[in-house]
Amino acid sequence: MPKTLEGQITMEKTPSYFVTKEAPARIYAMSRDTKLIVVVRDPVTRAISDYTQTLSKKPDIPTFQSLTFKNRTTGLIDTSWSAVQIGIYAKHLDSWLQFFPMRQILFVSGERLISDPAGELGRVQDFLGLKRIITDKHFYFNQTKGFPCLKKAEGSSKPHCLGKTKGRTHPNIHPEVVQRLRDFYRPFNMKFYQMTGRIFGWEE
Ligand SMILES: Nc1ncnc2c1ncn2[C@@H]1O[C@H](COP(=O)(O)OS(=O)(=O)O)[C@@H](OP(=O)(O)O)[C@H]1O
Repeated sequence: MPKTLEGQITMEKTPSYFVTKEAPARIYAMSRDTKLIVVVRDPVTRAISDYTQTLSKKPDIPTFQSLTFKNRTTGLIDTSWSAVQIGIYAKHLDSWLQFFPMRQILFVSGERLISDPAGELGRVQDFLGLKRIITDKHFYFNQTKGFPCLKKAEGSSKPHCLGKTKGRTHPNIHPEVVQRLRDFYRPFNMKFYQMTGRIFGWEE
């Protein structure tokens, strides 16, 4: 990481850090003051989104259902499948809390990032000790894309939406499979709400 000068913030984004066992110790060794920001969404939708992304690159992979279960008859979930494993947020957070206090970690709601991007970014700016520069007036909802977009891209007068790889249509998953996953995640989600002090509302 480059050295940060007075008045600067150095940022780096790597989604896999949150679920990488060695990452907390390594980051702590580099700089124990590091602030950590993690975007989390309903782990069931996250798993389907993860699968959709893989499917777009490898169309021949097995169905979502066959990857989810170790045993379809007993309904035993395959927790070694990364799409399932990553959504056990409470477990991953435990590893980070061995090194960093909760006050240095911010969890951003992926759902609110879509329904209220300015509100969620308000929390990010506060967490980073920044003035709330980014507000509602920077976003508009793009009906075609189905997501909020920036009114102006940086250095341009044109609006900017995220690319085609964000917001892919998810395949239909059998409601029973979804329900089984919901049941699987419920206790982990409850633990995660307790740990973070925020109810993300994934059970509704
Ligand atoms: N503004 C806006 N525009 C488009 N997409 C948005 C936006 N805000 C959040 N999202 C959600 O971002 C999801 C993809 O992000 P990822 O973190 O999975 O991307 S990646 O892993 O870094 O490729 C993507 O998930 P999918 O819908 O499953 O594709 C979106 O739901």
